[in-house]
Amino acid sequence: MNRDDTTDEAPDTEADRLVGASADREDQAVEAALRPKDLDEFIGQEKVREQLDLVLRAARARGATADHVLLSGAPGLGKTTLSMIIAAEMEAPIRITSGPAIQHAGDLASILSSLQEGEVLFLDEIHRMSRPAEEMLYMAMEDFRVDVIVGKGPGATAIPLELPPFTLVGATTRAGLLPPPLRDRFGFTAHMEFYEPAELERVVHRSAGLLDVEIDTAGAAEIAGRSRGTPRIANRLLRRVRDYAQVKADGVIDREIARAALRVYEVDARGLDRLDRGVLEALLKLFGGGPVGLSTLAVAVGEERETVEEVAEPFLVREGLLARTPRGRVATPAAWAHLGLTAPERAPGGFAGGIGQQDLFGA
Ligand SMILES: Nc1ncnc2c1ncn2[C@@H]1O[C@H](COP(=O)(O)OP(=O)(O)OP(=O)(O)O)[C@@H](O)[C@H]1O
Repeated sequence: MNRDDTTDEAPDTEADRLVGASADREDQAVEAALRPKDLDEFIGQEKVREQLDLVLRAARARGATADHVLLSGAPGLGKTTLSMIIAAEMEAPIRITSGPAIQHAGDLASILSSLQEGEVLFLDEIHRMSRPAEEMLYMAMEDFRVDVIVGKGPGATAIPLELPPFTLVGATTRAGLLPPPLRDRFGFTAHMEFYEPAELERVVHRSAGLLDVEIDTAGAAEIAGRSRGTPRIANRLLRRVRDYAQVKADGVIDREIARAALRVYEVDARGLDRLDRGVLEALLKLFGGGPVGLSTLAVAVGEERETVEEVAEPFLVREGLLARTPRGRVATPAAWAHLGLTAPERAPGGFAGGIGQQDLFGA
């Protein structure tokens, strides 16, 4: 790979990437059609499904509103989908909002006061709510009541407002950032894990069926293996491979078509894209595998520090290809193997004696 290309064209943000986990505009447009509608259709996350099923069944049997639910996990793992399933299973309407949209306690008060009995309120990115709104939420969750402040200064008065019972479904990518009083008010907390390749294969098959795309088992496995444990990425790669299959072949996706398509889109056999590989290549070829400081590494790849640290590194660390150490970034033996290079024999910091580039795209 030509590093200059990486410098000029590599995406700057997670949202620009084909393998980014956040939803882009196209995802938002098509995801509604691909969302599982009930717990039976929801693939994987067996423990979460089993536990949630019990919580919801018990609430239904009691004729009560379900307990508040906190869903934590990385973007694209199905938190919004699960919140919709909770509403569907409870035969309740759902209102969707997010922490950043609620900056004032008044914003929250107006949403809460317009909820119907039993309604599900989905609050995405709940860790990004303002502090006054958060404090109002404590009382609403526990007592189904809020104090609406009328007036300003010494003349301000608090008017208590009763709320109908509702179910709050909070979603966060960072459960650790939630203040304990908020976390404690959820009756059920579920942590969503990255999906296994076999589960993503089922996601790909299911979505292909809904999109009316013909795909065989090997083609689905190929896409699943490059989807970074994330259904949203699996669905996005499926759409890109479908495009390729339509234009270059007869529309049917098999292993060869999936590989050829993902080679065009530069997503390799482990789900790394150009940015990821640029970082790894610089680390291995220029710095002998490290340790090297983040700033130096970023300059070498021609990216901002933040892009390397926040966009590329999390997946490389998760995959066991790169380690962050107090002395700097270090490549693991798996990184050398992945790029088909041989680690230098001498002490770290020397130049790598690289031999032959392996075919990362699995031709
Ligand atoms: N278990 C699953 N089975 C099948 N499809 C799934 C599953 N989980 C997620 N998906 C699909 O992945 C896409 C993304 O899911 P969803 O929007 O629920 O993720 P999210 O965790 O809420 O993401 P974000 O944190 O960005 O809001 C949806 O189109 C959905 O169809």
